[in-house]
Amino acid sequence: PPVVYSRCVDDSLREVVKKLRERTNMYKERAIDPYATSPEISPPVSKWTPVMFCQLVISKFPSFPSFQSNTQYRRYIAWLTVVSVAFNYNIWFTPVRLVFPIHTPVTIPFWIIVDIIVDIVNVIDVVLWQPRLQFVKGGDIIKERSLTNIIPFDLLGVLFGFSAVFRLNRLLRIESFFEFSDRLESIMAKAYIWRVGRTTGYLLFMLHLNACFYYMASEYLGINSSKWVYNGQGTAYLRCYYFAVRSLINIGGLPEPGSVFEICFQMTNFFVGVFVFSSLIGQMRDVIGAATQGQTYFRASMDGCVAYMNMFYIPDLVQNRVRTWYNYTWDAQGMLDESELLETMPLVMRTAIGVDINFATFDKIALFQGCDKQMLVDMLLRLKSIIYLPGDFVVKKGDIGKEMYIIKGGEVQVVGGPDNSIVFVTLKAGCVFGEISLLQSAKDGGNRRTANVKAHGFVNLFVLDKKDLVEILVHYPNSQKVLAKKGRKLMKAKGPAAAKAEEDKKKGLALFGPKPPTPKLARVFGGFGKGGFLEKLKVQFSNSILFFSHNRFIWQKATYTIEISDRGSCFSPTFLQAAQAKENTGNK
Ligand SMILES: Nc1nc2c(ncn2[C@@H]2O[C@@H]3COP(=O)(O)O[C@H]3[C@H]2O)c(=O)[nH]1
Repeated sequence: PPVVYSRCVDDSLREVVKKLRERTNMYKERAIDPYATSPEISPPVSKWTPVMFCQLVISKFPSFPSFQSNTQYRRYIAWLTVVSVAFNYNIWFTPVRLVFPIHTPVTIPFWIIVDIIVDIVNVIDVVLWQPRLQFVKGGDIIKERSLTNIIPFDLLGVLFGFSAVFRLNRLLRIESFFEFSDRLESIMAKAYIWRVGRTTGYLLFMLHLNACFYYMASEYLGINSSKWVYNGQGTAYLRCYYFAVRSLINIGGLPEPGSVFEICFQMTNFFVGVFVFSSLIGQMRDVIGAATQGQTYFRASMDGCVAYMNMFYIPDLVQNRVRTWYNYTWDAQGMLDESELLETMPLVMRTAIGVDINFATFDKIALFQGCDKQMLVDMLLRLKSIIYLPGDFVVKKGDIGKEMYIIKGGEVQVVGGPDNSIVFVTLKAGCVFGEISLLQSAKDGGNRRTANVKAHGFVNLFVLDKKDLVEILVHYPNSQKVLAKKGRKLMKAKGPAAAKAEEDKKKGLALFGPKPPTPKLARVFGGFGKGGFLEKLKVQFSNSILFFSHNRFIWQKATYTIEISDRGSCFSPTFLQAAQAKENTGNK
C-alpha cells in the first residue's frame, strides 16, 4: 500500500482528482452530443414541414414585433377601429336587411358599394395586417389568420338574387371587435367610459335584434292581421324598435297577444328582458361602481378614521391635520398607498414602473454617483412614498437615523437655532437628506441626526429604510465603499462640528471666525492669557518665509512682523498685501 504521510493532504488530492475526472467526462459527453448537457438549446429539426416553409415565407416580410413601439401600437389600434366599424356595419345592418323590405332597386346599388368598401377593409386586414401580427399566446408567438370570414359568398347573389344572407360569414369577424375593445381599454386613461359605452351598445343591439324578430313575426302572422302585430303604419323599423323597448324593458302598455304564437313570443320577450337585460344593467352598475371604487374607498377610509378620532376625543387640531393629509394625498396621487398597487404586480413590472418613473431622478443624485446602476434599481424597488404637511418635522436633530429621504415633490428646510428660526438650506425635488446619520455607524453616536429638517409646504418624499439599504449594499461591495467614503466626507462637512459653526455664524456669534489654536511657539511658553508666560509675542523677520495661504504654499522674501497673541497670529498688513499680489501673479 502507498505510504500516506498526511491523511488530510491525501484526502484533498483525491478529491481534486475526482473532480477533474468528472469534468473530463462532462466535456467528453458534450463533445459527442452537444444537446445532452445543454438543454437550453433545442436540436435543429432536419425535415422541412409545410408550416416551416410558410413561416419562412412570412418571415421575409416585415412584421410587428409584439408592439414594442408605442406608435406602432397606436397605429394598430387606429386600424382596428376601421375594422371594427366594418364589423359593426355588418352586424347591425345584416339582420335589418334580412327582415325589413329595404332592398329596393333604388337602394341596392348603394348597399353594393358600401358592402364592397367594407369587404376591402376586411380583406386588407386578413391578408396584409393579420399575417404580420405577432400575438403572444400561452408563451408562444403565433400568427393568426382566418380566411373563412372573407369568402365572397355574395357572388351567389348573381344566381339566387341579391340578399344579405350571403354576408352572414362576415359576422365571424367578431374577434376583431373584441380585439379592438381590449386594445382600446389598455390605452385609455379612463377605460370605464368605453366600457359603459360598449355595454350601452349591447343593450341597444338586443333591442335592435328584437325589433327585427318582431317584424319577422308580424310578417309571418300577416301585417295588421291582429292588434298585437305591427300594423304597417309609419316607419316600420322605428315602430318595431319602440315595441321592443316597451317589451324587453317590461314597461308594459302593450297590446295583449291573442294567438298561441303571439303569447309565446311575448313571453320569450319578457324572459329575455328579465334575464338578459337585468344582467346587462347589472354589468353597467358594476362598470360604474368599478370606476368610482377608488373614490368610495377613500371616503370610507377617511370616514372610518374621523369616527375613530372622535371616539377617542382627539383634539380638533390633530383631526384637521389628518383630514388635510387625506385630502392632499388623494388629490396628489389618486390613492392613499401606492405600494398597495405595486405589491400585487410581478417584480419585472414593478421594476419597469419604478425605473420609468424615478430612475432619471435617482441617476442625477450626487450621493449615488459612482454607484452600481443595478443597485439604484434595487433601491427604487424598496422606496416607499410618504406625504408630509406644511411645518411637519421630517427629521429631528439628535434622533437615531433609520431612514433617508429623497424629495419627490415640494421643498424641505434644514433648520436650527433657537425656535428653529434659522434656515440653513432649502432642499428641492431630487435632493437627498437624512443620509449623514444613515451612512455612519452607531459608534460614537454617528448615527444621530445632525440637523432638523422641516417640510416647507406639502412635500412628497421617498423613504429608504436603513435595513433595506444595508440589505442591498451586501450585494454591491464597491458601491458600499463609495457610499461609506461619501458618508465620512458629509459628516466632516455637515456633521455636528460643522453644523455648530454654521449655526454660530448664522447667529452672528462668530463674527471673526472661530478662535484659532494657540501657536506652537507660544505654547512652549505656557500659552497666552492669565496663567501663561506671554502676553503677546512679536517677532520680526528679515528673511524668506514659506507660508500657507488660500490652500497654497507661498515663498516670500521680505521683512515682516508676526504678532502672536491670545487672539491668534497675524501678519503685518503690508506683508499680506505683498503675498496677495504674488499669489495673483500665479507665482506659487
Ligand atoms: N447638518 C447638516 N445637515 C444638512 C445640511 N444640509 C442638508 N442636511 C441634511 O439634514 C439631515 C439631517 O439628518 P442627517 O444628519 O441624517 O442628514 C442631514 C443632511 O442630509 C447642512 O448644511 N448641515
